[in-house]
Amino acid sequence: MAGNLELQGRHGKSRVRVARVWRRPAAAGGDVIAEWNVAVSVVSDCLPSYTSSDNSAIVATDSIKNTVYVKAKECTEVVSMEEFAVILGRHFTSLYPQVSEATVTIVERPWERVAVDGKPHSHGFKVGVEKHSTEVIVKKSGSLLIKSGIQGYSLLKTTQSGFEGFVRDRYTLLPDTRERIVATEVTAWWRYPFEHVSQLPSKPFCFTQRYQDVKKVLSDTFFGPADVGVYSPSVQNTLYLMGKEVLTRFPDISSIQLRMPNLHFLPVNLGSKENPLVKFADDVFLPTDEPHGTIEATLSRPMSKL
Ligand SMILES: O=c1[nH]c(=O)c2[nH]c(=O)[nH]c2[nH]1
Repeated sequence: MAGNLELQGRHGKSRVRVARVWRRPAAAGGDVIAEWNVAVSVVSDCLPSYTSSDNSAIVATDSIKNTVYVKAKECTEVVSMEEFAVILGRHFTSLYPQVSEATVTIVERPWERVAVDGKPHSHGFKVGVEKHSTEVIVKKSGSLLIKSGIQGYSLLKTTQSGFEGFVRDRYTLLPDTRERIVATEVTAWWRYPFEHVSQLPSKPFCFTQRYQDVKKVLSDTFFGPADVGVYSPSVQNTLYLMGKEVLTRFPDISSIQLRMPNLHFLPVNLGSKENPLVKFADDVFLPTDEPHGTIEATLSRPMSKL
């Protein structure tokens, strides 16, 4: 309490950019690089700094920033973003008595190893598109919440999509169709069931591998088999099947939130009856994301048994 007012504050540092290289001989797969954009925010008992000029309990945001680099240096073995976020969260909540909770958010710049003449390069990378992120909340008690996600995952099918049987009233112009392009930019966040630092898997479970697995399941479900695909009756149904498949395949994921905007490809018809300049035959489209449909859902297991 500050006087008769409730005060809840938090502070930290955002956009802390760090790149960590782990050196390995070419025979062992070559160098590994991670480039991370880190945000740390702590809940800290430093009330007097808000209500008076007493800063004695503040862990300076500059020190928080420095700590990111110190911890990156100390990670002599390759770590995943999720593990690094836990390391940071545990650090702040255990070193400082006044810090009760830390939230660490990391977005990765997707550097991907290049191949030259079909051979993975030992130290060459190019930047990919979709981004892996994580948000970790650590409390002083060791209680934990770990989420990972993907952003900017753009997927499109030229066919095997339709939309029909929806509400038809005086506001409806959209015709039923069983033939359209469906395109989206998936944002997904999934939650791991580890609720205490003591439950964290020691080694072989690898968050980075799980990210790749989830990404593959999302796109395989979206597209269907390579030759024939799979029919999508709506973005809603495809979203549901994608989330369900992730939860079915990975017992160590307890819930998944999916956001899949419907990025429209509008049929192009130009001209008039007398002068049909361009008549649409499932071939020429006007792509637009303004406006776009917004479709999102969260799927979870009632209770995860792990
Ligand atoms: O897959 C779709 N879901 C909708 O809810 C919707 N609404 C719309 O106009 N087109 C579509 N497509």
